[in-house]
Amino acid sequence: MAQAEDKGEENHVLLVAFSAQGHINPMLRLGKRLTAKGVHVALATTEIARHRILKSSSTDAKAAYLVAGIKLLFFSDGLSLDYDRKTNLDLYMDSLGKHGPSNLSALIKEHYTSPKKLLCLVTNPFVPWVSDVAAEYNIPCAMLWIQPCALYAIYYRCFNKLSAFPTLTDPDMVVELPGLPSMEKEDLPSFVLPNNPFGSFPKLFSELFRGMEKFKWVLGNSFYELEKHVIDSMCELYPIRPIGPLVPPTLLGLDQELEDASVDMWKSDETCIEWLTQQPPCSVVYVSFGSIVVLPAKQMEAIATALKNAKRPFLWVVKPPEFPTPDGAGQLPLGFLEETKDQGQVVRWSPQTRVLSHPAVACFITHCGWNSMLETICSGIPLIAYPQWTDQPTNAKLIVDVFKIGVRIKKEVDGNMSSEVIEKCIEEVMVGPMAEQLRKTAMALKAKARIAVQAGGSSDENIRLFVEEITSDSREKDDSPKVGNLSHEGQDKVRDKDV
Ligand SMILES: O=c1ccn([C@@H]2O[C@H](COP(=O)(O)OP(=O)(O)O)[C@@H](O)[C@H]2O)c(=O)[nH]1
Ligand SMILES: O=C(O)c1ccc(O[C@@H]2O[C@H](CO)[C@@H](O)[C@H](O)[C@H]2O)cc1
Repeated sequence: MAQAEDKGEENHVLLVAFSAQGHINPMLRLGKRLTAKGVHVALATTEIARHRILKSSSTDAKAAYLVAGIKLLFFSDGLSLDYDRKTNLDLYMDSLGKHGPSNLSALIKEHYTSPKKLLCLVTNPFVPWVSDVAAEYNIPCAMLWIQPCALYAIYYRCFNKLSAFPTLTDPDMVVELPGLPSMEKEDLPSFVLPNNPFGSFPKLFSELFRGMEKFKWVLGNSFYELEKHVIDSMCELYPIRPIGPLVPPTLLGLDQELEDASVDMWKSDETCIEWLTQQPPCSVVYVSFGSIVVLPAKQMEAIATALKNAKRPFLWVVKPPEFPTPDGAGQLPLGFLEETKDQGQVVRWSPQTRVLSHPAVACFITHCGWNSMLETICSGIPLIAYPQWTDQPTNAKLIVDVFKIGVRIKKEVDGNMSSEVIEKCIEEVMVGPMAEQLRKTAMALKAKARIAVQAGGSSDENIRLFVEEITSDSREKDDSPKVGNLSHEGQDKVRDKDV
């Protein structure tokens, strides 16, 4: 019997996630770390996720309801399953915000005899209204921030008007924030720029960051040693406790944990692993733009030309657009597959974490989604950044100027990338004067990530603290936000273990 259904058990936590693979999986991995500390966990998300999980034939029906002991529960976002959510993102977010709260509330009533048995609800940033449902049942609420802590700090300061950000009259201003390098407009998250086309996100984030007192804890999918300056900069405002990286245990050297807690929304093509095994060590350029980005035809052509001219083995994930358009967006140039059949492989969806940790892979051309970045950091390889929207421009800035593990493809004046620049970036990270240092820095970060999640590491300690607090004081009605990142002495102890 699944834990959340065993209505007699105490110490339940309900995680609530937006229905994207890169949002659900870090939540599930947090869930697994909580279960390891004796808490019963279930995860609720919207019906579209169940539909996608079941459609991915790599997942059997059972796995759509139970993952590593975590029961999955589903509620409606108010839209039909075949609705094009990606093209109508604002309408989708509005519908979710309108229907989500009552549907989630009904789900809680149905699955928990006494909702007060829930110690805590944990939400993530695209479904911040979960805190209102928690308040309805008088249950404390936590947020798992699933992007870098840097983004948390930027949004907090932006939406609380604590710092100046670009406006229509001053679109090019440089932003200076504590704990972060100076940021130009191409380094900022697209949602804070005056030309951002998705109105629903500034609205959502503005409400979220101006009402942070609804969250008693803010946990971050990052680790202290990766983002210490910006994490420290938030201590006096609204602290974030890093508990990550929430990636598969195999990437963290946690060999005792055999089972990953994750779902697949697309079936991965395993043949690329066999192909990788035939390639020389540290030779392959891996290219992927994640689950949602669809590149215009011109940019697809630029990548194709660069890969051909680089004359290095490549593995390129070209995910067919869910709703194809006649302009060729997201599609390979004609003849490319034939021309490169002896040089590279193209797959529709890869087993990415196995790819990144494969010894044949040398570097990753990425859209800079945070899950992809954490997986790369934990694999110790350098990145080539080509960010598109949301957190990705800032993630690219972090890669180059803070973590120092990669280079960024500079856009041309028309906003596109040229094949020559991509090719130059590939050479830079493979053999250029910076290549060795980039690899060394990447390997050092990988080692730090592993230490953070091991018993007694900074992230493990933060999880321990969180569990201690939700289990001991949820009944004490102490509503103050929990300011303890791991205490500074604690952080120092962990820092002493730095590699
Ligand atoms: O071919 C692929 C491409 C991506 N992913 C996974 O999809 C997630 C993408 O999340 P991310 O935050 O990087 O980007 P998003 O897709 O949300 O933009 C990551 O965990 C990747 O490992 C995968 O398994 N196979
Ligand atoms: O399916 C959607 O509509 C969808 C999927 C993913 C989205 O955001 C991604 O989230 C990652 C974690 O926050 C982030 O790092 C990545 O850059 C985003 O693409 C949004 C909508």
